[in-house]
Formats: sequence, structure tokens, C-alpha cells
Amino acid sequence: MTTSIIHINKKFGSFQALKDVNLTVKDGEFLAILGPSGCGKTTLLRLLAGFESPTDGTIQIDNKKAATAKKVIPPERRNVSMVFQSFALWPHLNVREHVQFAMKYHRFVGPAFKEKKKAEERIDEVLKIVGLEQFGSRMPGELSGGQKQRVSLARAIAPEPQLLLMDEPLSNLDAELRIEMRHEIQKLHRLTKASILYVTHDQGEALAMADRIVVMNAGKIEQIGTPEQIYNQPKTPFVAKFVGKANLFEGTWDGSTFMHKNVSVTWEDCGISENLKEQNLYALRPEQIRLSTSDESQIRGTVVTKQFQGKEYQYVVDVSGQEIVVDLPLHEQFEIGEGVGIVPRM
Ligand SMILES: Nc1ncnc2c1ncn2[C@@H]1O[C@H](COP(=O)(O)OP(=O)(O)OP(=O)(O)O)[C@@H](O)[C@H]1O
Repeated sequence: MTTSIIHINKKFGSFQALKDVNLTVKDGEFLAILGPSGCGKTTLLRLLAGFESPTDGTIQIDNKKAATAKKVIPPERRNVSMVFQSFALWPHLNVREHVQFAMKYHRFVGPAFKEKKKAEERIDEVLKIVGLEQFGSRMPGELSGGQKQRVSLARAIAPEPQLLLMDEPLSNLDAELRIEMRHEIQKLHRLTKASILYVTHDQGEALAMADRIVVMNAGKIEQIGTPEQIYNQPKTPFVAKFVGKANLFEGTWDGSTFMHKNVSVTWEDCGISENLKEQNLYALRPEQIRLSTSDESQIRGTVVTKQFQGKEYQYVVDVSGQEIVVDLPLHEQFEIGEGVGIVPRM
């Protein structure tokens, strides 16, 4: 099933939350919507679920118009399920009843599941998929955060939706559990073969799980691409900074050579996107820089902070007022106050 978002605009009063958004979710694809707080991620998901209507534009699900400014097909008539950040469980239903309820009231449940025995088998199956086969009679109040999120995943996949919408499903879990659940969600994607639209502000989650990432900023799409394209070839300064935490240097490009704006330093192209070149920028991620105490670089600065990160040290170097972030292996140590040169690792 393909879902298309065509020239979508969404206004709340005079505030425009989405600005001419165009996007296609391919059949079976895992698409992450990545962006900072308030950029419009949840609004986009709510439009797809049918909880909001667009101010302008069209949403097409499975080649049918699901929403325009004039007509919106309600959530229960779309073959779509949603998983919420807050789990959204019903306090009076046990685990098994949550899944049962979703299957009973989901209009698209296949005829096979309408038969009681088949429905019971399907409930057993999904509880097994999410690892809750022993917890069927537990009430939500008797479950941990991770188990609650597993219930909401089971409830969402039970009716076999073709599009699964996930709104920051892991953000209420602790760091270790989040990493574990990333694997679970990927497994679930393989098993269900549903298209997944996964909203997150965590770049690690998006890079780890998605087939493609849509980076949003202030209601607009900045870039769409595979995790590798987004990380290695950011097209805009925002994507370079938000996803790769890149340092941006201003200068001029002459073919494949970059000349720094203030000092006579030239750098060869290490895969900078054409769009950044057109803006006369050179992006270097923290791990693409080394520091030097010799005079091999004229871009000189002073180490202002040094933080131990386990596998590396992270330094901030002040270069004429610009803060350059650099990650160095443990054996390349510098001290706060030390004068250093910035050198790309080619
Ligand atoms: N019902 C509403 N009425 C008015 N403004 C709204 C409404 N819903 C969302 N907004 C505004 O639209 C913008 C986008 O909100 P949205 O919830 O989509 O952002 P988000 O990217 O999901 O953020 P977060 O990561 O913090 O959840 C925000 O500025 C928000 O304040």
C-alpha cells in the first residue's frame, strides 16, 4: 500500500504548522520523520491517522483520497493503526482484552479473524511476537513501561494494518530499554510487512531503524534520503548540524577545492553535497577533524571544553568566536586552554 502526501498545508489559526509537504511512503517501507520539537512531525502523523484535516492539499492512501480540505475519511475507516508515546492503555482492560478490543473494532480485520477461534489464535500470535505471552491477564497498572509499550504495539499490529503510525513510541522508556526496543520494532516490521511511519526527534533511532529518513524543520521538509545519504551528504546546513552535528566552514568552492574564507587554507572535496557547495560551505562532523599543535593548519583556536565520552573525548575549540566540536580517540589528548590547529581527516 502506498501513501502519498501531496502539497499538504496545515494551519492552526494564523500559525502554519505544515508548509507544502510532499511525501510518498512506499509499500512496506520504514520511514522515519526526524526533526526538533515543534517542527510538525506529530501534526503530519495525525493528518495521516485522520485525527486532523488538512488546510490544503491531498492525502492518498492506497490510491484513494483519504483527506482533502473538504472531505476527511475518519480514522476507523482507514487501514491504519497508531502507537502513541504515552502508551494510551485503558486501565480497566487486561493485556489480552486490549488486543481483543482492537481486533473487534478495527473495520479492516480480515474475515479469518472474525471467527472467534481464529481471533483467539491471532491474539496468542501477537502476544508471542511482542514477548507478552505470559502476561495476558495482567492489568496495565501491573506492567513496566517497556511492557506497556509492547501492549500498545500488539494492539496496533493485531488487525494487520497496512500503515503503522508511531509517534515517539520509545521516548518514555529508559536508555537501555530504548535500544532493546529498536530491535523489537525492526523485527516487528519484518514480520508484519506493514509500511511504518515513525516520528522521532532522536537521530540515532532514525539512523538505526529507517529505510529512509525525512528531516523536517519549521513545518517544511529539509531532506529525504537513506540514513547514509542524510548522514554523509546533508543537503542543507540544518540537516548537517541536526543529524551529523557537523561544523560548517564558510569559504568559496572552485571545482573540487574549497578555500576557507578568512585564512589561506584549501581543502579537497570529501563528499560535500552540491547544495552545500552552492552555499559555499564545507561540513565536517566532529569525528572528521583532528587537532594539531604544529603549524600545519592556519585555522587556529583554543580548546575551551573537554568531555570524557567513554570511547572518545569531545572537545570544543573556539576559532574566532565559532565553536568547533571535535571527537578524538582517547590517545589524542589535549588540554583546556591549549592552542590548536583544525585539520580535516581526509
Ligand atoms: N491544535 C493545535 N492548535 C494550535 N497549534 C498547534 C496545535 N497542534 C500543534 N500546534 C503547533 O504546531 C506546531 C507543530 O506541532 P507538532 O506537535 O506537530 O510538533 P512536533 O514536531 O511533533 O513536536 P514534538 O516533538 O514536541 O512533539 C507547534 O508549534 C505546535 O505548537
